[in-house]
Amino acid sequence: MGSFAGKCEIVEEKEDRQNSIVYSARSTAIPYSRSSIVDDKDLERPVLKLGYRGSLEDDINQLFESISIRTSGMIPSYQVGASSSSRNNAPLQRSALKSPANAAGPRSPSKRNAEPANLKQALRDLCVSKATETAAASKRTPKTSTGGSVYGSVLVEPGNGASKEGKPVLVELLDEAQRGSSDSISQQLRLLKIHSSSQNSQTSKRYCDEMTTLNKHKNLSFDDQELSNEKRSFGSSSPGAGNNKTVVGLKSVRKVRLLYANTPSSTIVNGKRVAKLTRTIPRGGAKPTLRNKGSLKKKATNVYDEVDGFYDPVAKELLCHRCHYALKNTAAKEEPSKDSLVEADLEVNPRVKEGCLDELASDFSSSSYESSHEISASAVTKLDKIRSSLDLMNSETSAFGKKDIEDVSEYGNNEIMEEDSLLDKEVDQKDSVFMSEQSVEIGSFSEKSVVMNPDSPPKKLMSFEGEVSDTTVQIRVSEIENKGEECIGYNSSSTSISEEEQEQRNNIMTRSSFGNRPHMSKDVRWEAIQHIRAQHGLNSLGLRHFNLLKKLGCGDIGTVYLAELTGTNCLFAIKVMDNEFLERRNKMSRAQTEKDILKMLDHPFLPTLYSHFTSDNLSCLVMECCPGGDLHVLRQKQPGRWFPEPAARFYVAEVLLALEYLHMLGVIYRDLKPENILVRDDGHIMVTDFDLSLRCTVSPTLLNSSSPLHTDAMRLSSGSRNGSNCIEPSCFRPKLSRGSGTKKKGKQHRITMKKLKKSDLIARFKSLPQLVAEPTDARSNSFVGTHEYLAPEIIKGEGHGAAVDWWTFGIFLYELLYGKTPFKGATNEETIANVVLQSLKFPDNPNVSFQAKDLIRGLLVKEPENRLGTEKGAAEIKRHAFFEGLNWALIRCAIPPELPDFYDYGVPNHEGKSNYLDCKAVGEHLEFELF
Ligand SMILES: Nc1ncnc2c1ncn2[C@@H]1O[C@H](COP(=O)(O)OP(=O)(O)OP(=O)(O)O)[C@@H](O)[C@H]1O
Repeated sequence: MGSFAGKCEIVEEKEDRQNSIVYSARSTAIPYSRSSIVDDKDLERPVLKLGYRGSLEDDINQLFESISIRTSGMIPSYQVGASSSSRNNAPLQRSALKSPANAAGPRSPSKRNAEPANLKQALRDLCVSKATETAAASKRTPKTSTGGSVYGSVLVEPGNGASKEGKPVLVELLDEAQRGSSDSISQQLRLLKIHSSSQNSQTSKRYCDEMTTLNKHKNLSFDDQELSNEKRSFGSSSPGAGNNKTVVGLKSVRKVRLLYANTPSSTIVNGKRVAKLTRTIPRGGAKPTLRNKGSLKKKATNVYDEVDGFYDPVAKELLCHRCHYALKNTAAKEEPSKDSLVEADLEVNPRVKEGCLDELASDFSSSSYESSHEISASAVTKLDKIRSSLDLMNSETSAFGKKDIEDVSEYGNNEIMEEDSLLDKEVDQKDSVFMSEQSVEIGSFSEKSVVMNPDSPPKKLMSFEGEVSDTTVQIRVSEIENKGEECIGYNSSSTSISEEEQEQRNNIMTRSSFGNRPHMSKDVRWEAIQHIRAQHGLNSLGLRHFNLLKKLGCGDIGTVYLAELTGTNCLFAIKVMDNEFLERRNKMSRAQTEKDILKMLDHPFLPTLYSHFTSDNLSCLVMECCPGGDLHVLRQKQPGRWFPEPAARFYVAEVLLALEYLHMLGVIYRDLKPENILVRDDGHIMVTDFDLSLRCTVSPTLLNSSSPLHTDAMRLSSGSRNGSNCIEPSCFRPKLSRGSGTKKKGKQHRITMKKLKKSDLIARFKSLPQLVAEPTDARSNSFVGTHEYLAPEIIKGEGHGAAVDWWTFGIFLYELLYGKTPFKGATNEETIANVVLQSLKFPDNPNVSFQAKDLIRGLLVKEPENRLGTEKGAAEIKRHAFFEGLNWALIRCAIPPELPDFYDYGVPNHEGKSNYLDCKAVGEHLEFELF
């Protein structure tokens, strides 16, 4: 990561190995520097065993399929599922009783068995709460003045029993944001009607003409609003800026001439390497703004209900329509022994034990149960959480297809495929649409929404596995180029693509669109890029489609620009790397590592890679942009140059979640420092810079305790299965008594416990099995990191593993709290010596809590085997008293300590003056300075 003054990286490069450590420009720029050290051994020979196999999902599946059980007495989820197959025949028991075996039933669309899917989801939910994903997604979606936008337009050829077979129907996919635009809605309804009654290719032509007119009209106001909407400015103290100067001044002339359109990539002009870019889209001209359509009313019914009904008509009757928690009529049916059921449930869902029960334990400790012998309402809520989690997990595992349907329901279906599929598979897919109920209104986007043909009978969406049946119609859409210029959008070609391609697209659709990044489905940046691809071809996206607004920073392997996708108001950070330069400096593998890791990531505190392309020997990574600078800069702005403890806790907590996620993916980060923690516009953080990371295998393990309290704890939690965490007052919550399990009117939110000791409870919850997905076996001998952050084992060359990240995490927390790192010496050598030899000391000022110091002490243990986090990873650290009371699942919805200043996106101002990066037009080319 590029750094601000004083923040430097040291890189031991392959080409310079004979000279021992070679310091990068940043390290030499400053007398005393904090630098990343890289011995490229890892980068040179891939350490990856598990490997990146095309998708995050594959990796996660791999992780879970390789789970080992360390202790006896623990029944793996799949065994539970198998052993409880007898229960599978009880369809009414939609709850914890549903075993994974049920999931692998005939309805499962996946060829994979359902058990890994269950575990995978458990892992995913471990760090990312499903409930908060939606909230975060909407938070992260840029608020444009346009409101909604087009997700895709498709020309549909209904088949498979459709009454109007052969009639093409053009369908425009819209989002909901423009609900208020009644004119637009009616206009589009009219348009759609026209198309559905048309029978020839003139339909799409006519439609497109009309839509173009409509959009032209709409774009007028859109642009006006856009201007007023974009008045924020990037922090003047952008770390990139300072860093750039340093790097440029000291690195061996890294001014790169970027050339587009068959010109050589690097040209030296006046000793500077500059980029030359041929633009196909005129800058400053009329913006081919994304079409924005009015959104339409959301349908009340949702897929979940249907599925629920499919499983259990009784449960459906009792379904809470707010939380979708299906309540069982327990009185009406015979239940197996509560204890055994709960045991099975908990075995299936270690997350419940791990997360919720811990919280419950702490709730107990703070409640007044000792006097009243009653569990507090908040504890009941936790129990409800467990219960809902169990239900969720079981419903997910019992019906893979159902999970997908829920995803679609939650995040919106009928949307254009997400970008990651393109990244992973190198296959560009324009759009995929699930056709569903005919009766729903157009544009009810988060439901089954697309009207295919008004004359055709209602369609019911039942599965996502790509089957075409009486009840499911799945539309494949191919690119416009295949069909001439009749339509500006997409047209259907379900019959024009090969079976193989279709299968591939099926896979992409089910895995990627709804599996990998469902929460990103409404990100206007995704659709903006899709739109460009639709207009210019699948693999057409290149630098020429972006207006470079500002250089954000310059690092060891590339330069990062703030860029606007031309014709939209979508901003990105584009990292531009000159392959020639990287090859010459043996840094290609670092760039590749970074790209590979970025492609895998899907986490709120990690960057999203929207696209990547190589053009004229330039590798470009299109990422989301963080306008708030980095934590190093932010810390410098604090009084005393240290963060108050609550702020530090917030930042380190988010970083911890990011590290946890990385470790679960088999990525050891190795370069944690404030400079690499960027601040998003919403004040939350984003961990960046993965070129020094180590990829490795990870073996998720389920740790169990054979505590005798285990059964009691499970009995306690059994009550949770019959309620929900719904806040809807009408949502039925039975009151559970420990002894009888009966419910009593008027006491729905309380669980009575008799003489239960606090210590017993805590012991019980601690005894619950725990999922550990820490790459404990990873080993590397590289000399990688930043001096002040180097772990002792790296310095000693003893070989290191994931524990180095927990060491750096300790240094990081120390620095945020004290404004300096604990082992810093006058020189880098001294610093390194201090790391190994000096004991940890805490300054008297500022005053830091005992809990914070205790956590730092645990993390900064010099022997990695005794270090906090080494054995169980982030789970261990998250339980530390320093984080007590922190709601991990909702932290990304929490209010951050501070918001970045308003920033200037660099769009043209009202006078028509451009704020674009200064580029020189030379004939057809644009030249700009790369380094
Ligand atoms: N997504 C982003 N949003 C805003 N600024 C960014 C973003 N990514 C990078 N930057 C800025 O660009 C600078 C260089 O980026 P980065 O550190 O990724 O480059 P690098 O070549 O990998 O550096 P390093 O030498 O540390 O590996 C950073 O200091 C940061 O200020």
